[in-house]
Amino acid sequence: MTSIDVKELTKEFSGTRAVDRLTCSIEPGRVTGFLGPNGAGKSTTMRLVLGLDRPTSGTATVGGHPYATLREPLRTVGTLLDAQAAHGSRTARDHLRFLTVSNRLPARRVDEVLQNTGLTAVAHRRIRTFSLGMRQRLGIAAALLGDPPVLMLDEPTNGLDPEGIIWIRHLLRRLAREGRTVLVSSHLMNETAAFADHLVILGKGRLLADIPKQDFIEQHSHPRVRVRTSDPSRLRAALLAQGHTVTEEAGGRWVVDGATAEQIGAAAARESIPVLELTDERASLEQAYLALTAAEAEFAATATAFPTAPQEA
Ligand SMILES: Nc1ncnc2c1ncn2[C@@H]1O[C@H](COP(=O)(O)OP(=O)(O)OP(=O)(O)O)[C@@H](O)[C@H]1O
Repeated sequence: MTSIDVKELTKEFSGTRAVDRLTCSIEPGRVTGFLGPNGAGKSTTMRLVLGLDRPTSGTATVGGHPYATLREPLRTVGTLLDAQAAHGSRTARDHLRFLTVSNRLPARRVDEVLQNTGLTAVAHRRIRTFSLGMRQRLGIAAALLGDPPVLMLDEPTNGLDPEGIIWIRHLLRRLAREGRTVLVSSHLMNETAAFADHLVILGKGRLLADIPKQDFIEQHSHPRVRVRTSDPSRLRAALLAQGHTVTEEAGGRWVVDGATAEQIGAAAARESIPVLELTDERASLEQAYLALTAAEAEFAATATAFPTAPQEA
């Protein structure tokens, strides 16, 4: 099995420490969401793993070897770093053919990956006519060409339409189920929560969390219950008497902080108070992520990029 191992990895660019003594392992068989606000060091870390930049100190290996020493890198690591990188005057098929020839991969892979990424019908079109979403798909097709055990994708949902986003979620999950190591960077928590099993979170180049997604949700989100009743004054009195903190919302709804639907349902039943609606809610994963990265965000403006509306984690 092929993991990505980063040890005490540091990269400085004239005064900026983009990656700061980062140590983590990206394991096979799961999708790891690589998260952090803009400028946190995600792309730099990926570039260091791929040997595109030299670390100031520390090491990065794939399956125990530095990327630069891999004999057939495309058969080991598939990457999507910059979807604009493909040559615009080539057709999609020619671009992929060129990659198979230069990397000594079987020619049949071209049609397989075109099929896999939904590009068969546009394979003869020049890349310059492609939308950003189609370029992303082509970048993913190229990453899959060598059928590699490791995939590293930088913001792969960039430019994809809702159908494309759902497609990529399924693809990532399938690749992980096949036992591959899948590392996907994003600065969008909602999106990452939809496909990741595990999270590695960076802030200012440093590791803030390396944790299963479910544990992160449980540790960082706060339970609360939304309840609606036809007898609000009695419900409020009953909940206050039991020490709950309640807040009234529009539409006759009440929010009870730090409680579960089971507790509130039981409390209402004991007092024979009719309940019309009862929902468990958790503060969103996104809010937990914001709290974690807020102090570390390089740009204050980043906060505006993360809407804080409640969502399903
Ligand atoms: N070639 C470079 N020269 C100088 N500084 C750089 C270079 N590449 C990255 N940096 C700096 O390193 C820091 C980390 O950047 P990086 O692109 O790795 O972050 P990121 O987490 O990928 O951000 P984003 O989500 O915006 O892509 C930033 O402060 C960035 O300005």
